[in-house]
Amino acid sequence: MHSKYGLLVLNSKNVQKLKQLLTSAATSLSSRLYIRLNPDQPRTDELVSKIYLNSANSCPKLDVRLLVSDIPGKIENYTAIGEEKPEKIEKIEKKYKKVVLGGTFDRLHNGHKVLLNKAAELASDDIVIGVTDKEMILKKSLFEMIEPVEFRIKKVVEFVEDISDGAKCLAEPITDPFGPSTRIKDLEAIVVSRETIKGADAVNKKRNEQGMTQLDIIIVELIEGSDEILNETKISSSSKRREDLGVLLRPVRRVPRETDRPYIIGLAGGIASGKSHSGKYLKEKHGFDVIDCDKLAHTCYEKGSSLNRKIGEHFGSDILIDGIVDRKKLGSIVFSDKSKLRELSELVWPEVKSKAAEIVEKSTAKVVGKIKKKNVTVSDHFIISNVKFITVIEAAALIEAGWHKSLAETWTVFVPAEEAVRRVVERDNLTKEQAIDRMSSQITNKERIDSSNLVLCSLWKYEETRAQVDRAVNDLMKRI
Ligand SMILES: CC(C)(COP(=O)(O)OP(=O)(O)OC[C@H]1O[C@@H](n2cnc3c(N)ncnc32)[C@H](O)[C@@H]1O)[C@@H](O)C(=O)NCCC(=O)NCCS
Ligand SMILES: Nc1ncnc2c1ncn2[C@@H]1O[C@H](COP(=O)(O)OP(=O)(O)OP(=O)(O)O)[C@@H](O)[C@H]1O
Repeated sequence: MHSKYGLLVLNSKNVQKLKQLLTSAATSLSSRLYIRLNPDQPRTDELVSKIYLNSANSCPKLDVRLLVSDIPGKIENYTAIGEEKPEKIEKIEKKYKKVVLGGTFDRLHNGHKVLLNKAAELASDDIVIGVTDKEMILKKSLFEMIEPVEFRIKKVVEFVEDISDGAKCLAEPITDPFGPSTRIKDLEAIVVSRETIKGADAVNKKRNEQGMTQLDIIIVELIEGSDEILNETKISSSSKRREDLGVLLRPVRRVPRETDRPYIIGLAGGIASGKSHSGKYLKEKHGFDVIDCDKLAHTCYEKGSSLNRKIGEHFGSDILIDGIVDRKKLGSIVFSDKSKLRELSELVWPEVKSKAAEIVEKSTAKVVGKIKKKNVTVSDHFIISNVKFITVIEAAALIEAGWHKSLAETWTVFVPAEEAVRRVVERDNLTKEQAIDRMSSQITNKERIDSSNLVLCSLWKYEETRAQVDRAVNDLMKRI
């Protein structure tokens, strides 16, 4: 049985076996490993870096926390990792009262922890932290997946106060590179890594201009990591976000479903995001039923359909040629006016939705028929010859239309807006301005992602998109 928490006490002897001890922690713990140094083991910067680097490799799933203080009293049940027992330690002499640092701290990782550990080691009273938000995060890769700022602040404060011995952690959102560092006069030092020294210099320059004291600049080394796709050589939040593609990010909804109904997944995505590619792959490789709502919408415009009539009534009869909607003319009206697009959507979505429901009904009836013929029982998740019956509703505007609210789960495919514009220009022969117009008539990637359970990104090679889909399907099969 795994215990949640563990404690590893390091001294000058067992520190040689650090990797082995961390590997053993990985097999016996499920959540968090506290590490505490005994008095005969000095706390050097090299050791702190080594602990976090080795943890990232040997026990990547554990939240490793090197303590500056003694073991947090609030946690009672630890599993001891290794043989060493904690010996009494003297309180560390703190060099400063107030220390500042900044960062985005998305998916708090071991590189961040080195920086936070340093601040906790140096400050006796306040550890002031600026956590980037809004325009500060927009240029980061996969920024749409960055955790909400309130969540990042909560995580950072919880971590710092857990490892420190009494210092307060005061964190706030920042929308420029200075934040509280140029507002609070009696700060004494700033902690940065090798890559953010320039930021600390800029802080000191501004403090100087404002007649404030200069901050000591404390530098920590970067913790290495490797990500060939993003070309990263350090542990980074961008890589963590990339690793989260194809992984369930939010719990799925419990939708009441009869045993002979398929499990339905919504597949959303903006223009040229790679939806159809992923839909096709889900169908061909994984055998899912995929309903392409874009194609369905086209069939709603067939001669004699009720949609032609409704659009004619709403937008005026000169939008019709021989009773059929002139889609080019309609496009020129709705793509330059968001409220007109919304009005059109209100007419089209119910039609598409009922056609999609009809298809689900028909294919369900077909599968049930097959099952009955073979005299096989219908199992909980509608498994036919070991294939789970899953239907994907692929629709660009799935979330705008609110359909995701009635589905068990929604997946979103996205590419950064600039790449989508580039693809539309290339594929649809539109000008850049027209492509931007089409894009801005839809909700943003961020809005879509915030309403989804799982995210796919088609920015890199096709194999990479497919690997994300495979990961998503593997987990789905275990989950349902
Ligand atoms: C503008 C800032 C705050 C933006 O932070 P950034 O987006 O880079 O944050 P991120 O979450 O990626 O990293 C936070 C900090 O951890 C460091 N870090 C990130 N990865 C690693 C790693 N693998 N190893 C060691 N340190 C790491 C970063 O260098 C940074 O110092 C920052 O880069 C900066 O310039 N800092 C110096 C000035 C400052 O602190 N300003 C705000 C004061 S309130
Ligand atoms: N790695 C990739 N994965 C998926 N599509 C990619 C990738 N790289 C480039 N593309 C291209 O992106 C374009 C859009 O893909 P696709 O047609 O699947 O998107 P879509 O979201 O269905 O678009 P729309 O809704 O606008 O029809 C295609 O031209 C496709 O070739």
